[in-house]
Amino acid sequence: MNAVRSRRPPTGRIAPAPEQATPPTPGAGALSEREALVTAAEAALQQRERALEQRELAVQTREELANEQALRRIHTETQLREANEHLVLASLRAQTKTEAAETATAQMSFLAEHDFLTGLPNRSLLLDRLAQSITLARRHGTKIALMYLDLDHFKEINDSLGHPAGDQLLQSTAQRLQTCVRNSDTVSRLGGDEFVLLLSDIDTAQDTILTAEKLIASMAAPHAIAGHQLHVTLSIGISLFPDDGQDVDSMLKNADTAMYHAKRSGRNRYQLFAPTMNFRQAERRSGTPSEHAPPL
Ligand SMILES: Nc1nc2c(ncn2[C@@H]2O[C@H](COP(=O)(O)OP(=O)(O)OP(=O)(O)O)[C@@H](O)[C@H]2O)c(=O)[nH]1
Repeated sequence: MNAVRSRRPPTGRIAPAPEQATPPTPGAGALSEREALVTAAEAALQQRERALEQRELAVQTREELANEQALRRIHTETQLREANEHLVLASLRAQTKTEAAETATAQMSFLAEHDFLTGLPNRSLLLDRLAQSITLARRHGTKIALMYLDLDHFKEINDSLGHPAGDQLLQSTAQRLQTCVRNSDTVSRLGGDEFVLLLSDIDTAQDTILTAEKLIASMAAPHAIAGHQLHVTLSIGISLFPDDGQDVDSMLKNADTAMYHAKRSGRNRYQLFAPTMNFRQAERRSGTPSEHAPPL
């Protein structure tokens, strides 16, 4: 007998059961279907979550954009407001500068035409007005008068009380002279103690005489200056247009000549110009008496 190797396990030992693939159970199809359903549900859930995330991202982006735009708008508004404030400030500064320049120009033109001590029109403005008055008087056939005034012995006031007291007396005199004429007339100061009055549109020489008397009378009351009661008088020379002069120079020269004669005749008086006085004027300039001069 052939020895046959038995495949049986040795006696007394139980052989383990060979491994086998698990046989399909009866509910396996349904399970995989459920798993598929779960997977699909999970996928849908994930998709929804992704969509949600995207929506949130979109909302967030929109909000950020809106915030950014709002910030940009605020920034732009702030810039506009600041620019506007700068403009307002700049225009205020420009306006202030323009006003200051206008004031300075007005002051300069006032100073150019007025006497700094009394504020009266100066020689330049007087000559201007005299030229205009002559033109008008020539056109309308009217008369004008020029009165040349000089304080008597004014130098003594300066010498005894000082220049500042003399200045105050000149200012006080200027005020009094202005009260004696109409607003349309001109009271000017040529310099020193010399004043010239321009009376426009007078009817007769008599009008001028009345004004001259008024001027002399206005100086009768003393001037209270530096603790003193100062008495000062005036000498006045008068020339008329068209009788005594036809232009600015001859009017002024003849009024000055008449004033010189008022001084020579004793001061504190007025003198109408007369053609014979020109001999005396020549004498005054040369310092020697004229042989042809008629008696004063
Ligand atoms: N206080 C003062 N004095 C001035 C000014 N300008 C000129 N004077 C002085 O005025 C004086 C003028 O004197 P005059 O007119 O020559 O002589 P007066 O003493 O008035 O004598 P008569 O004119 O001959 O009566 C001079 O002493 C000048 O120095 C001024 O602005 N202020």
